[in-house]
Amino acid sequence: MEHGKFVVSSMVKAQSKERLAILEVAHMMSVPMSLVAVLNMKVPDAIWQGGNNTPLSASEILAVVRPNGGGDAENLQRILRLLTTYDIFDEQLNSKGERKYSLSDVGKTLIADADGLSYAAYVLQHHQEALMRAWALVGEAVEDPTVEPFEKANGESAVAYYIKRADVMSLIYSSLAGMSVPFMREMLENYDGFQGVETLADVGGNSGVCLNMIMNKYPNIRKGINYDFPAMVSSAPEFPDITHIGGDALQSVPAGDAIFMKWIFLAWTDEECKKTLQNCYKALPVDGKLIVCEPVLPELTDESQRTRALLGGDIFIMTMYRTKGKHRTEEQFKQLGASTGFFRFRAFYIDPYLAVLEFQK
Ligand SMILES: C[S@@+](CC[C@H](N)C(=O)[O-])C[C@H]1O[C@@H](n2cnc3c(N)ncnc32)[C@H](O)[C@@H]1O
Repeated sequence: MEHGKFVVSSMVKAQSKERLAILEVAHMMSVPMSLVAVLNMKVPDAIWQGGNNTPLSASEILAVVRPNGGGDAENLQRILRLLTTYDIFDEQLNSKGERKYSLSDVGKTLIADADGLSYAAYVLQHHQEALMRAWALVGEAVEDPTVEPFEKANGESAVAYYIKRADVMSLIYSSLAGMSVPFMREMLENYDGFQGVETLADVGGNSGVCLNMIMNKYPNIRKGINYDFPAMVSSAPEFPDITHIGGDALQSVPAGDAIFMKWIFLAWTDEECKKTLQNCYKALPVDGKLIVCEPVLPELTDESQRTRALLGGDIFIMTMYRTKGKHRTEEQFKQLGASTGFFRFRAFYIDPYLAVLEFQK
């Protein structure tokens, strides 16, 4: 009898843990939408105040972001409490029950650095209205992968939608640079594969900001070619020794001693990856090197933050850009390279999100 009771109560405990886990997932949408709300209200900047990061109550934050009054402090506090559980804010609770919030180390990624860059634009870009319409249609990528959920929701592809809107394009530039620049700093500290290169082409280089960083670190690169769709390079900023060239990597890529491609294969099908790899092979000299930076999925599906971040990004790609574009494993990249003549392949895990993959002829 006692034994039976024990079995029943441990089963109930196990089930309540599972019910709690499913409730956390069911309420997950509250997290990114609350983050978007605080970013739109400029709450992180109000707390940061040039580096002070002094803990503030919700009403003190409102006094900064709404200097003419207004806003519901209790509701703001509810949002701050939730985001504290996801380590965006640190909370101090005093003996009178008052709560104050400062930015955690994760929250600090939302504050603009000396170059005006942060992850805030990345978060905001991912939750624009047009993208939110597409999220309701994720399952469509399974039912009918011929048209992207974004296109089903908005009547045109994400890129066609973006390039018509100057405000969206500027958010995209900030979002890409905000994500790319910290990675590039880390990569350039730890990877020396650009030594000896004189002409470097960045295929899918967008604004050219990554190529400019590489060339600042490696003066041996005397000529840089930033290659992207004409609409992307037409408003790109000028950088010393960098020529912007508009084109389509699926048709051809510019020649160089080495080619750099960051964060672009994920939007292509396997066939398109092969086509571009063949174009790179043709554009590179004997022993030429293609240096790729991409999210690389682990083989095993575990519950780590890294795997979750990578698989979350994979579903984003499937929903917004290409149903058959995808995040790939190291082995999948290696096979794609071998199928196009790049028999030498090395992977460097310098950063937890983007790996550096070297394909050599
Ligand atoms: C996610 S962004 C990455 C930009 C940049 N490499 C970085 O890491 O910040 C992908 C870029 O690839 C470009 N792109 C996509 N397909 C392309 C193609 N077929 N030819 C040239 N550029 C392309 C896009 O316009 C975009 O600028």
